[in-house]
Amino acid sequence: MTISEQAIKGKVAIIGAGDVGATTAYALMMSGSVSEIVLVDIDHEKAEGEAMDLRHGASFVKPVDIYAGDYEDAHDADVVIIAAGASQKPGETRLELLGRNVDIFHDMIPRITDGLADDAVLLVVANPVDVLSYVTWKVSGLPRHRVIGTGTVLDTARFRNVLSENCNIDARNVHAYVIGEHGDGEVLVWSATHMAGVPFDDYCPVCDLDCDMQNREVIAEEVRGAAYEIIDRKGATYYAIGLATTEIVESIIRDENSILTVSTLLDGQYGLEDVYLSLPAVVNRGGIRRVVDLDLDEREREQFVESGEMLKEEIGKLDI
Ligand SMILES: NC(=O)C1=CN([C@@H]2O[C@H](COP(=O)(O)OP(=O)(O)OC[C@H]3O[C@@H](n4cnc5c(N)ncnc54)[C@H](O)[C@@H]3O)[C@@H](O)[C@H]2O)C=CC1
Ligand SMILES: CC(=O)C(=O)O
Repeated sequence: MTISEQAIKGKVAIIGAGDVGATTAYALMMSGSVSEIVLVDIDHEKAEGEAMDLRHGASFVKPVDIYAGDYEDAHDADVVIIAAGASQKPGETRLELLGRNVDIFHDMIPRITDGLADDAVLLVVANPVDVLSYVTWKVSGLPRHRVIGTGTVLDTARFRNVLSENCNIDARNVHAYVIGEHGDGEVLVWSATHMAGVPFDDYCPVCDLDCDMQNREVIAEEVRGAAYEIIDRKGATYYAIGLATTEIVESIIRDENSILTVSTLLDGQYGLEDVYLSLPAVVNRGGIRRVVDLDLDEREREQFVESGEMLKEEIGKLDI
């Protein structure tokens, strides 16, 4: 294979060039894993400004073409990231954004999908991400495996970070998942948490640290409340979600078959269907390859089902 044949090929369209969209573009540009990024925003000048700023870093990264465009420029993308819409004000929940963002999605999704490549994957980031992923799937008419939400990939990273700091273990050796709703009902799966293969319940009693965070609820609150704490201080979250989104995009474009806690349409898991929620899933060039079943304990299962039923109720109120 020649060097030019080996060159990275992969086009990503980012709809919404605000804090999350622009930061994701930056993370993707730094990753060197895509060859083309188009930024689309209702505020075209903002998209142009972000694209110019990013392009000026061209000499520091692997070749990548970055520009501001329109919905038509998203049609030949491999992945379309949807980060457009209202974001939370301090104290506001993700679900409180629903009314405003559903209207935006009704207008935006057909513009993205009319003429979209057959194998493109839609990746929803805007909140509330689980319900908006469902809306995207419904309005687009695309197969379920090609419509994904970033779900709890960010919360899983936060959980691993908090555990890593608490236990003084490299986050790469902390294996832990957050599943369910990306929101107040998210579920930390303690029963599947382990340190390099040692179940957390066995690791904790023999740990060499004098731990002042034995209470799992304290850790859970830190993870669950992370976005509120950041938004109170700086108005928005964008660095970690930019990296989480990049991780998912890479798994799609590079056909990695990575297992990520993305939001996906359930079809009977834990008795739930017709709702988007996060579970570990194998992600590759086709989108979702399969969902991996976790052996949840009774409390985790109850929490998961409860948040799924609550989201189904929210979906039921929508005119889609
Ligand atoms: N899933 C997750 O883990 C996370 C999700 N978010 C969500 O991402 C979304 C974006 O957040 P930010 O970037 O901070 O907001 P932002 O306000 O900085 O950017 C939103 C952008 O969307 C654009 N926009 C609005 N309507 C549009 C339309 N019809 N077509 C194209 N562009 C449109 C706006 O002009 C703006 O540039 C929010 O819903 C936020 O809650 C944020 C962080 C993490
Ligand atoms: C804003 C948001 O959803 C987060 O940072 O988790």
